[in-house]
Amino acid sequence: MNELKSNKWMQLPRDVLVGSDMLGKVADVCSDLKLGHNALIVTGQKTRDIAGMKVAEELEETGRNVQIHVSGSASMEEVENVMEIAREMNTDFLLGVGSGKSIDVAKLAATRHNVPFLSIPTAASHDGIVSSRASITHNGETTSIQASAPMAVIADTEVIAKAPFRLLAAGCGDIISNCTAVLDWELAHRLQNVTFSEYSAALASMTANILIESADSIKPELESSVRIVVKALVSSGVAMSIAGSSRPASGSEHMFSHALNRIAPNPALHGEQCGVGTILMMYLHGGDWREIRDGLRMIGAPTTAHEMGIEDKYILQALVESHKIRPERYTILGTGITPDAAEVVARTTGVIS
Ligand SMILES: NC(=O)C1=CN([C@@H]2O[C@H](COP(=O)(O)OP(=O)(O)OC[C@H]3O[C@@H](n4cnc5c(N)ncnc54)[C@H](OP(=O)(O)O)[C@@H]3O)[C@@H](O)[C@H]2O)C=CC1
Ligand SMILES: O=C(CO)COP(=O)(O)O
Ligand SMILES: [Zn+2]
Repeated sequence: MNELKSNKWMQLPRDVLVGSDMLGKVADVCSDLKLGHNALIVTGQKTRDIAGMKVAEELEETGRNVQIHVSGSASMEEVENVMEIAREMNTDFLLGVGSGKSIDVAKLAATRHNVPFLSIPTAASHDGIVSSRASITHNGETTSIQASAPMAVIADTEVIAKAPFRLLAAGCGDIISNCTAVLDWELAHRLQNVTFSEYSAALASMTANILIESADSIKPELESSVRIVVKALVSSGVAMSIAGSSRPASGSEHMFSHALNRIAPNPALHGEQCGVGTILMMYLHGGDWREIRDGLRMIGAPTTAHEMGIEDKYILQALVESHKIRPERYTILGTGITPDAAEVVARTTGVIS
């Protein structure tokens, strides 16, 4: 399916597998989806050994021709490299096995090469593992590009539970950010009559609220915790598919995170920054920002600049510049907040001290 069509069509994964030893089910999924002979795996340097090789072995056992490409970054050059390999081997489908970077590269290359794509995350660090968006860097700018949704998502909870807990906690931050994303979307609908989906917004909010209520169940190395987070990420991905945009899961808090990525010399993880952004933006919305902070704290996700390893001055600069990130997406930031106001929100919420 090409990009134009996927913008207008609601795309959802057909098979979603969440549980122990799911890497062993890859071949069954391929046969269920009637996928062809040639498979191209995009994986990362660490995740190649954690899951990439195992997936390749599973596919080779079915007699398939498999190639592995180890990708170092989510750049347009990498997408083009992967498309080149896909053309040369006449690949029938792609698999993104690993973290956000590998999944995004495989997702966009598959969309452009017009073949199916399977998402096999080794960490539950954000909802890109399920969604039809790909974040790709080109000429120093990272943009979120519409792509095809994965045909299947295979989340092996045993593998994900062994990933650094920081990644799972970041995934929780990305889910909790639906709280302010939906408030921003409602505001834009009221003020600018932007297209709004009640179903998508309700699903996104409910997903975030359930996660906040389950915050005390999210613990390191527990497959039960991984299941809760992966299911919530799937729900967020479905909400975005219903909306046909990232609106239900990306508002002012994501603009803050995108601004930090541009400004801070050493940004934190996407979900960590979005979680802290949610505290700040909930304050601006006049909502219960303490509930957001306490939920993140209970999970073990960062709630301050210090915990993210980011200097206070970058938080303030990002707050003042966030509204420029995506000017067409109206949020509580409106035409921007002043440096004084940024200082008040960041200090009052304890994000900076
Ligand atoms: N498509 C979308 O909608 C979205 C996309 N993104 C994008 O995703 C990327 C961020 O993804 P994120 O996953 O947070 O971070 P990264 O892709 O940067 O991955 C973080 C690190 O974790 C490692 N890792 C992954 N799984 C394991 C594991 N099981 N054990 C040990 N290490 C592991 C990775 O290894 P390795 O080196 O092998 O990859 C990598 O070094 C960014 O490029 C961002 O722009 C973010 C949000 C939404
Ligand atoms: O990260 C996302 C949703 O959680 C995707 O949103 P963006 O459209 O801001 O990249
Ligand atoms: Zn996100």
